[in-house]
Amino acid sequence: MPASTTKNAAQIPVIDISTVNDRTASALLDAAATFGFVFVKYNGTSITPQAVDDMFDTARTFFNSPVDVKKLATINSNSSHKNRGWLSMHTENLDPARNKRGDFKEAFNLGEFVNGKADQPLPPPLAREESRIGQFADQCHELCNQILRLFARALDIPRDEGGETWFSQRHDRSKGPSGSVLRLLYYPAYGGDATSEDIRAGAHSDYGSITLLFRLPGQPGLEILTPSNDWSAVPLNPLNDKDLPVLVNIGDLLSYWTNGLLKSTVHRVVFPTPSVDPGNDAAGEDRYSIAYFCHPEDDARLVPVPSKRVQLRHELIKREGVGFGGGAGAPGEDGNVLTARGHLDRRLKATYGMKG
Ligand SMILES: O=C(O)CCC(=O)C(=O)O
Ligand SMILES: [Fe+2]
Repeated sequence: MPASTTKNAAQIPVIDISTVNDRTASALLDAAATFGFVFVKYNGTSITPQAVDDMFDTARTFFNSPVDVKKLATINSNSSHKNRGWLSMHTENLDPARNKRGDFKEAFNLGEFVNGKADQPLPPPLAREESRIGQFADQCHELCNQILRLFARALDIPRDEGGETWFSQRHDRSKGPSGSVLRLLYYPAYGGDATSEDIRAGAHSDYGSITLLFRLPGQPGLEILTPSNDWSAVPLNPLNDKDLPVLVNIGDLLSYWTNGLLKSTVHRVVFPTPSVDPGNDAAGEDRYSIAYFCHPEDDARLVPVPSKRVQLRHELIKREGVGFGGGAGAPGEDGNVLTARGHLDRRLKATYGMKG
């Protein structure tokens, strides 16, 4: 874990994907291979700033509801492994090796929608917005597939192996269930029984293919672990765009598929202090974010993609033991090819403290 803590802002590039060409594709791939994180301007995609604002309004209404309302849809992952519903404060512990108590946050996980209907119980504040939420999840999935096509293009996957559609074929939701989750997140202001040991989200890598992260102006706190093992703050709006670009990060599965060429970078959310963000003691304020964790169909096999660049990494992995993010372990270490579902179940077990 990090030897020191620095709060320099990470120099993560901002990429406009409205023009689809080789330059856009390779800029995206380079950012993902260097930082594991990249900002994407979503103008020209199916996601609108209004849709993002509406989702944040829905999230605020839900998290400000009485606990009895939220309890109507408590997460039931221990018995069903479904990873859906409301997680109360401290339920999830993203870094159990380091933190005794779970994360200082609440969340609501929405799994896949079937014909516009959630496949899980929704409490009234979310049920009222069911179709809008379903549409937003669809739009997020579409944006992920757009990004995945650009990665495949930059990796120069041969056409007879699937070419640009190598990843998106595996993220076709009509083919079967997947672990994709739209997650609303609420980090209450520092207070109550909080101690200096508490963290808003413990250090972790994400479990899926890619994650879209929507944040709000004036609500910092996300940090990434840099290759030099320091924590670096992720800015909210590096180019001061009218609308915040969406932050995209690589999850464990893309790291597996590319022999670690694309980085599943470890990140965390801290309470900001004036030293992180001078003049802004946002620790005294609530923070909201929305994440879309994009996963392939459950049966997708985590084998290296047919790309020369990825093949070249094979030797490097053998020599240097290139990591795959937050302790996921190498695929197939027990001699079997891991599937997307196998990996997800393994990670959820650790996160929720499930035994056996
Ligand atoms: O809220 C954030 O900024 C990040 C959340 C996150 O990393 C996660 O839920 O996996
Ligand atoms: Fe994350």
